[in-house]
Amino acid sequence: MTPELMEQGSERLQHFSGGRAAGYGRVLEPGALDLAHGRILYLEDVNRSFDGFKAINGLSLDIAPGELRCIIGPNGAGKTTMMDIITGKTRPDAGQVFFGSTINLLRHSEAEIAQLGIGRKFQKPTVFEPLSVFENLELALQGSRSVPSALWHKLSGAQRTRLAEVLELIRLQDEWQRPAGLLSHGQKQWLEIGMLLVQDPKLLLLDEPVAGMTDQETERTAELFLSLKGRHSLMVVEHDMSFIARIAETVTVLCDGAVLAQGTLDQVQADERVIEVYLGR
Ligand SMILES: Nc1ncnc2c1ncn2[C@@H]1O[C@H](COP(=O)(O)OP(=O)(O)OP(=O)(O)O)[C@@H](O)[C@H]1O
Repeated sequence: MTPELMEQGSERLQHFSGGRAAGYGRVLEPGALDLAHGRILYLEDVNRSFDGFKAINGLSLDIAPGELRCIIGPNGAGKTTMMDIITGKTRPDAGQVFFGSTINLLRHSEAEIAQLGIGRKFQKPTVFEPLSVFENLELALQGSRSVPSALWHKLSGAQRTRLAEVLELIRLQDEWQRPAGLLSHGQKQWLEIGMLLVQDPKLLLLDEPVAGMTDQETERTAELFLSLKGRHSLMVVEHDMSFIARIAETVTVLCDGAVLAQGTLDQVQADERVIEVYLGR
């Protein structure tokens, strides 16, 4: 990394973390995330082909700690493939993918990447429908796949506090005893986000989180995401432009597997190339 990039990163870190300056000389705990360069996620010149078709084609992108980044782009632009690469589900043919400045994600398995603090929410909610809201959160907290063992496990005071905090954040505190199967579509989506939040991920990847939601649920989701940024970094892929307008700071437009444009929503909406390929005339 060049001195200019380090300086730029330090400024971004201060911006997104409310004034905390980067310290180049400090000692990191083993396994801790190094954010001194102001980047929690860093992709450089990433490529991935499927049967000769370049789904990701020279993709470079970075996200600052605490940032809420919106990703838009036409169908087939490579948004899902990019998330698959970040989370270790798909391996790139070439390029670099770093979490902080020292963790090379390409050396880690999908399970390890989740453990490192990258949580992903797929479009379709996958909550355990017969279990209550609370039990779903409890399961996620234990990180257990075995329902009986997780439910018999006694929660610590700190764990109970975290569950209560998350229930309030996702606005399901009055529904905690309800079977998840009886929740509305929007509430199921929030529960699934809550199941990620109990593990306190550093980076959250959210794929079309408001698809199928009512206007009121969409607004509540915008409030939720705005309240999460700062403590977490978020990467949100969405086609709903009014939702993007509600939450956006920086918007990245992907097309043909690479970044076509990046800037404020106004900037990208005024970009002729973006209008051509995505927003329409
Ligand atoms: N496993 C795969 N095998 C073959 N082609 C694939 C595979 N995964 C993705 N592709 C192709 O790569 C391109 C990018 O797909 P991707 O799903 O990443 O786009 P996207 O931007 O997420 O689109 P959408 O907005 O429709 O979800 C598409 O042309 C898709 O058909």
